[in-house]
Amino acid sequence: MLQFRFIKASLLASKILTHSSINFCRGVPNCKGFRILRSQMGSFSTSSQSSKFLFRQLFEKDSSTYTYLLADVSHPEKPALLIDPVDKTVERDLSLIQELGLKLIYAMNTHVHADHVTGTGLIKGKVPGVKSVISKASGSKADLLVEQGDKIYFGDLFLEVRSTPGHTLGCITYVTGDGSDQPQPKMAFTGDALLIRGCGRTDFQGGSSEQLYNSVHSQIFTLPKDTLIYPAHDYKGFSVSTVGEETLYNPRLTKDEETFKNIMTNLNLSYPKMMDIAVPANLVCGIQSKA
Ligand SMILES: N[C@@H](CCC(=O)N[C@@H](CSS)C(=O)NCC(=O)O)C(=O)O
Repeated sequence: MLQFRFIKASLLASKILTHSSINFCRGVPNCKGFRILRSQMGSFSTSSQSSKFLFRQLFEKDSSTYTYLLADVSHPEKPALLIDPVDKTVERDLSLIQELGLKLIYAMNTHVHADHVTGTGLIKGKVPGVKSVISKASGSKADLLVEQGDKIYFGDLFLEVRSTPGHTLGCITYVTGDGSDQPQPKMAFTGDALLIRGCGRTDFQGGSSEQLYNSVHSQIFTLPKDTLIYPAHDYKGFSVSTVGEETLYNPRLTKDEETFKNIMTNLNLSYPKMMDIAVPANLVCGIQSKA
């Protein structure tokens, strides 16, 4: 299997030479093959993150959802990705991408959202070549189904996939890469696994408070304390936190596991209004005919 994955990665790497577009690796430690190819192309850059990394946090007010735009602007093609785009704000996001001269290559989801329809399918219909990304464990259709440890490259920057189930079975967190040429401090796009001073509910879509507790403690709270936390939602007006802050002040996840489970059992939240529409649509990345 590993060998198959390596071959797949190598085929993609050879595409980079002709299109200098995307690279996605799985099971290839540090993706060294890609790095060598990029050096041969003369596009590898060691410039500091401030001059090469573009980041925007975007908001959709009806569902209080954050969408994130990331790009490597020192790369000749300015490859970009969106995390958790919302159908209602696709036009805004694509206009911004066009204004900034970026090339969108991935439309990614942290999980199958229950409260809004992802913009992924619409984006694929409007921007040829964009690949949809979600976890394999989500059971969704997408171009790339990712798992723990996968690295998703955009130019010379990359995101690493961490499996953080509990809010849903297939939740993942995307973490910026290791290395001095990657954004510092690190950034973690936690979806609904970890919210600022909160966390995702665990009462549907295969949710489990036990699993969520373990996911956050093993996959997010183990990141460096200054890692920036960027969640998929905020209902109180917060925009960013850090691992250090959440390990000290998160009112749910600082508790012991039994207390946490008790809190989650007694949240008494009503089901998201859009749930019956959103979940089936999001299982095919937002549009039935364009996964
Ligand atoms: N009222 C909203 C849904 C609010 C909600 O349930 N949010 C979810 C994330 S979206 S599935 C959640 O996990 N909230 C945790 C919390 O503590 O609030 C609607 O009707 O859409």
